[in-house]
Amino acid sequence: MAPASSSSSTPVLQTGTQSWRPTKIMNVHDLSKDDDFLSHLLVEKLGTGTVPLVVHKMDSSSKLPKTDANDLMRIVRRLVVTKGPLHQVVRSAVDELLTFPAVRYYLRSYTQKQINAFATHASRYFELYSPSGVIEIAHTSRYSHHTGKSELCVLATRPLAPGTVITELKGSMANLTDEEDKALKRAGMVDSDIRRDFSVIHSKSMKKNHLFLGPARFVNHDCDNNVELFREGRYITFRVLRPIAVGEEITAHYGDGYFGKRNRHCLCETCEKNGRGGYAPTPQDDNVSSSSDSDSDSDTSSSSDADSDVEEKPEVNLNERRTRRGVYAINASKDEESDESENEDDNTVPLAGAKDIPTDPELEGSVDIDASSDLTSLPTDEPNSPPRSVSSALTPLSERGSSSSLTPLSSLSTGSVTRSSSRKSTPFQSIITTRHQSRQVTLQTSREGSSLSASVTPLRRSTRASSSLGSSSKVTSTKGKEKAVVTPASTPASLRRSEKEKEDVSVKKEEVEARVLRARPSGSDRTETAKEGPPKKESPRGPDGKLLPVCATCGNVLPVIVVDHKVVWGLGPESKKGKKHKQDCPRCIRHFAIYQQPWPVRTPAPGSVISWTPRDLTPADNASKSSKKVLKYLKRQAQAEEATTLKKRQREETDDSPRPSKKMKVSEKIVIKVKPNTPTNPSQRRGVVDDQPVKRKRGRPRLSSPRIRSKVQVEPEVVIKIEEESVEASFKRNFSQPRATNGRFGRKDKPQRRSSDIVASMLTKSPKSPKNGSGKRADDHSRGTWTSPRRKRGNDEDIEEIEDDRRTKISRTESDDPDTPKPHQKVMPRRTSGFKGGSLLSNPNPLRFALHAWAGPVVLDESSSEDDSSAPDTPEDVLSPAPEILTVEDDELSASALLPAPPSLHAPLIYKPSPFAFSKRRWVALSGLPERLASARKQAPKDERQDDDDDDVDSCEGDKTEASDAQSKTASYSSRWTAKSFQGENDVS
Ligand SMILES: C[S@@+](CC[C@H](N)C(=O)[O-])C[C@H]1O[C@@H](n2cnc3c(N)ncnc32)[C@H](O)[C@@H]1O
Repeated sequence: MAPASSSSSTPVLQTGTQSWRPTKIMNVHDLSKDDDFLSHLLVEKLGTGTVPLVVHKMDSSSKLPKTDANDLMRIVRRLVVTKGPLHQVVRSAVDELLTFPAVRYYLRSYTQKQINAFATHASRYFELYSPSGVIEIAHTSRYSHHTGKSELCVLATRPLAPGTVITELKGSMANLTDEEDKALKRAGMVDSDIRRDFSVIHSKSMKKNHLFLGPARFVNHDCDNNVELFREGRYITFRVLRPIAVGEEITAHYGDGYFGKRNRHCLCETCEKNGRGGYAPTPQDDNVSSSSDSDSDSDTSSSSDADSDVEEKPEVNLNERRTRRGVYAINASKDEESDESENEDDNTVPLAGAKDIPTDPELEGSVDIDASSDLTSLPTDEPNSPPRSVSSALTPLSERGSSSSLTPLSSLSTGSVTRSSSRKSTPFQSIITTRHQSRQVTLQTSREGSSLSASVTPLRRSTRASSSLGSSSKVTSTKGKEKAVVTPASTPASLRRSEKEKEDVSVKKEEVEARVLRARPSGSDRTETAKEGPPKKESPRGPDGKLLPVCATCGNVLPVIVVDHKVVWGLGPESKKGKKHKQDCPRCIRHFAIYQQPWPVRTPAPGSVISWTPRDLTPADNASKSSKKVLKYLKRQAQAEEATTLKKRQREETDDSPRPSKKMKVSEKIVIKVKPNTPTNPSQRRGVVDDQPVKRKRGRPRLSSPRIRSKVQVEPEVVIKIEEESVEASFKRNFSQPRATNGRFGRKDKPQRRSSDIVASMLTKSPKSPKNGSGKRADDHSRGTWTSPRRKRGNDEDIEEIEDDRRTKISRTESDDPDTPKPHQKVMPRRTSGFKGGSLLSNPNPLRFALHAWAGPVVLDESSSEDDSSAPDTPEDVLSPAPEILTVEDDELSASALLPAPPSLHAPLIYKPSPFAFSKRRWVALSGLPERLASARKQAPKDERQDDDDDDVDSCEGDKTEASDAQSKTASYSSRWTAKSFQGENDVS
C-alpha cells in the first residue's frame, strides 16, 4: 500500500508543509523534511556567526522551529570531547537533541517510527563532527557564480587512502513513488521551491528512483571523481578511489547525463581544467568531443555501464530543463511509466532493509534521464577488497591542507552556458567570491564592455597548499579587456597528467573578471611530494600584483561571501583587519569553534591543554574572537606545555632536594594561592585550564595573580600534596630541627608581630584556639614568656593543629572538586534542556543526566542567536494564535504542551518530571527493557491518558495529546532507533 501522501492526487512534495499530515510510515516527504530540519540544525546553525553554511532545502518555504545555535554547538562540543564508541557518543548527542523544545515541537505529530527515522537521520549529521572524522562540510565557490547561490561541498580533513570508506559521509534513502517522482519532475519544470536537483538516484533493478539525503548529499560531481558511491548495509556511503589530500574536495560522479547530455553543463574542476562541460568554448555544442568525455569517463568505474545504458536507450528523449541550480535533462517518456506497486514498508526511512535498496549494485544517479550514472553502480562490498575503515586508512596529519572550498571563483563569467540567474531567488541566494572578485564585480557592473574571464587550469594538487604550489598570475590588458593569465606551477600530479592534458592557460571570452587562481586541492602523492621536497611557498597575488589576504590558519585566500546579495563576510572589518593582522577564513573559524583546535586538527595533542568557556562556544562570538585565538593558540599551547614540563621538573627536583627551605617555599606559595581563588568554573576545576604559560616571577606571588589561579586550578592535587609536605616539614621542624630554624619558618608563616601586639596579647591572655582550653597557653602567657604559639605548645598539640589545618585546607580544596555535592548547583534552573555537567561525559550517571535534562522548565527559546533572523521562521511565527504555540513567557504552558501525554506507566513523569523516572526510562531502555515499556505503553488505556491531559493547562488541550505522544515517543525512542541504525553501522565505525 502506498503511503497516503503518495496516493494523493496532488503533488506530494508540494510547497509548504502545513497541509501535510503525517502518515503511519516515513516516506520521501518525511525524509526531505527531516533532512531540511536536521541540515538546518547541524550544518547551517553551526556556521560561523554571520556566515551560515547555507543549505538548500528540499522545501525552502517550510517553516522550521527556531533553535539556539549555542545549544546546538554545545551538543556538538560535547560530542567532540566525549570519549567512547562513536555510536554511543552520537546516540547521546541525538538524545540531547531530542530534548530540544524546537525538536519536540517538530516531532509533535510524528509516530514512533518517524521519530526513530528522524533520530537515525540526525545521527548521520552528528557523525560528521566526530573527532575521528575525516571530512567537513564547507562553502564552495565553484558553482555559485553559475547557480547564483551558495553551494556547499565536502572536504577531506585528513589524507585518505584509496579504498577508504568514508563512513561518516552517509546518506539515507527513501523510495520515490511514481507520484513523488512526477511531482519532483513537475517541480523541476516550473519555478517552484521544490527542486529536483538533489540526490535522486535510480535503481536499475527496481526501475525506481530513490531520494538520497543526509550529509552525503553535499558531495558534488566531478567528471574525474575521487570517490564512488558505496553501499554499506542499509545506507549509502563512499569509497575513496585515489589518494585524497587534506582540504581536497570529495567528489562523486553523478552520471554522464546529469548536467545535460554528456554533462555539457558540468562545472567541475576537471571540466574547467580541460575546457569541457560548462567551460567548453562552445558549451551548447552537444558534439563536444566525445573522445574527451571518454577520457574523463574512463576514470570512473561505472562509466562503461553508463555509456552502454545510453546506447541501449536511444529512445530517451532528453529535454533540457533549466533550474535555478543548473540545467538538467529530463526523460519525458519515463514519466509515463508505471512502476510496480509500492510496498509501504519499503518506504520507511532510513533505508529500510534490503527491500529499499537492491542488494545488487543497481542504484543509479539519474535525473530521470539516460540511466548512465556512477550512482547506478553501487558496488556492493567486494569480498576480495573489503572496505577499509577510515581509521585504518588514516595517516597522521603531517601537513596542513590549504585548498578548500573557499577557493576563488574560477570565473565570474556566466560563460556561454545559459545560467539560471533569471530564476526566482531563494531565501538564501548567495555568491561566494574572493574579495578581489567582489570588488571587481562592483567596479565592473557599470562596465558594459566585455571583459575576459580567465579560464584557468586549476591544479589538482595538493595541499601543502595550493599557494605553496605557486600559481602565479599575470594580468594583461588588451583593448580594454582584462585577461588573467594564470601559470600554474608544476606539481607531481600535474606532471603526471601532463602527457594527457595540457595545463596551459586558456583565456575565455566574455565577462567580467581577471582573477587569481589558487591551486585546487587534490589527492597528493605524498611519496612523490616527499621526494621533491617541499615546494616553495608563494603568496597569492591579485591581478594588480598586490598580495591577497590569506587565512592565517589554512593559507587560503580569504573569501568574500555573499548571502542573499549581502556581503556577509570578507569586505567588512575583517578584511581591514586581515591586512594588518592575521585573519582566519570562516571555515577555520568554524572549525576552531567546534574543535578548539586549529584547522584541520580535531583532537588536541596528548598532554596539551585547551581553554574554552561557554562563551567560546558561540559561533557568533567566535567569529570575532577565534581568529586571534587560533593564532595565539599554538604559541600558548607550546608555551604552556613547556612551562608545565619545567614546573614538573622543578617540582621533582624540589622533592628530591633535602633542603627543607625549598619545600617550605613551595608550600607557602601553594597554600596562599588556594585560599582566595577558588575557581568557579567547573571546567576549570576539572583541569580545563587557562592556557596562559606559568612564568616564574620574583618576589612573593600575588593572591590575585591569574597565573597562580590557573596553577591551582590545573592541579588541585598538587595543593594537597604540598600541604602534606608542609606537615612533614612542620613535623621535622618540631622534632628534629633547632628552635631557631622553626622560628625562621614561623616568621614566614605568620605575620610578624610587633612588640606592642605581643604585649597586648599578653595582657588580654585570650585563648587563641580551642586547644587553649587546656590552659596551657594561658599559663605560658601568665608567666609572661610569650613565644610563637607553636613554640608554646606541646608537640602533640602542634601536630594536631597542623593536621586540623591541613584537613581544613584539604577539605576546602576538595570542596572545589566538581564531584563534591553542591546542592545549590544541582538545582540550578536552566532555560533550555541542554545540560552541562562534564562529569556525565566520563561517568554517565542516570540521575545526574536526568537532573540536567529536567533541571528547568522546558521552553521554546525565542532568544535565538542573531543568525536566526536570517534563518527560517518558526512555526509560531505563522501560527502564533494556536494553542500549541509555546512562548518563553509561558513556561509552564510550554513545558506541559511539549511534554508527552503519558502512558500510565510513566504518568508521573509527564507533568512533574521526575529526574529519576526520566533517567530510569532513559537508561532502562538501553538495557533491553524498552520492548516492555513499549508494550506497556500500547496497552495503556486511552482514558487514562485523557485523565492526565485533563489536569493540564486548558489552553493546550487541543494539541497536547499529540505533542505528548511525540514526547513520550521521543523519550523512549532510543532503544529502537539505535538498535536499528547502528546494527549495521557498528561494523564500520
Ligand atoms: C547533490 S547537490 C551537491 C551539494 C550542493 N553543492 C549543495 O550545496 O547542496 C547537487 C547540486 O550541486 C551542484 N553541483 C554539484 N556538482 C556540480 C557540477 N559538477 N557542476 C555544476 N553544478 C554542480 C548543482 O547545483 C547540483 O544540483
